[in-house]
Amino acid sequence: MTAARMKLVLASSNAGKLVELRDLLGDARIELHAQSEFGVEDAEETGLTFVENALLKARHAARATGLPALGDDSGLCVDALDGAPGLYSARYAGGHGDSAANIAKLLAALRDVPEAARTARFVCVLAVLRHAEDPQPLIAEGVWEGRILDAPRGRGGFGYDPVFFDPARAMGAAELDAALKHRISHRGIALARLRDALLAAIRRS
Ligand SMILES: O=P(O)(O)OP(=O)(O)OP(=O)(O)OC[C@H]1O[C@@H](n2cnc3c(O)ncnc32)[C@H](O)[C@@H]1O
Ligand SMILES: [Mg+2]
Repeated sequence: MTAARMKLVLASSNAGKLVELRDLLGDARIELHAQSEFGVEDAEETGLTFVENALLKARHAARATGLPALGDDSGLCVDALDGAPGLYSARYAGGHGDSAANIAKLLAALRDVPEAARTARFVCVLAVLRHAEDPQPLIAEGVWEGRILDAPRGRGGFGYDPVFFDPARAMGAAELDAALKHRISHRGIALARLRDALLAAIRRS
């Protein structure tokens, strides 16, 4: 008997997320497809929480494709900035998805903040909708605690990784081996929490 394979659409235009989530899923029963493969444009991120935006993204992609969809809404919350850039991490410097400008703005905002007060966390909410009207989405959150460096470090990862420091490993996020980042990151934790429910949903479908 061959196990059923499930097509899942990633409701994101972020190439870094696609690479990480494909790696993290690593399951022959799930084929993760970028929404761009189906010509799906970005959803409007009008929610006031990560959960709302993850659902908005997944619903938009599920509606456009007729397939189950996974939304990922994530961001970096910095204590000295009262949680900013937070929900608006991708748009922090105005344009969308310009990591260099976002990082420059963040470092400038924290210029006079000493190391001990540079605490921050990455947050990731993942939401799976089996179809656009699914009233019972699978939702999971992951958090990764760290601090903001005073200059970029390392070449791995994406987004804000070059300025995020993991005190538990005494390394920058962009210096970590990809497999290690996946194990400890906000996204890795969220996916681990979602995984069993996702596989159970496949078995039922
Ligand atoms: O909305 P989609 O299309 O999924 O792509 P996006 O890049 O706009 O994604 P978000 O709206 O969720 O914004 C997340 C922001 O947080 C950053 N981010 C999320 N996860 C990250 C990670 O693991 N490492 C570094 N930066 C991350 C990312 O670069 C964005 O600036
Ligand atoms: Mg976005």
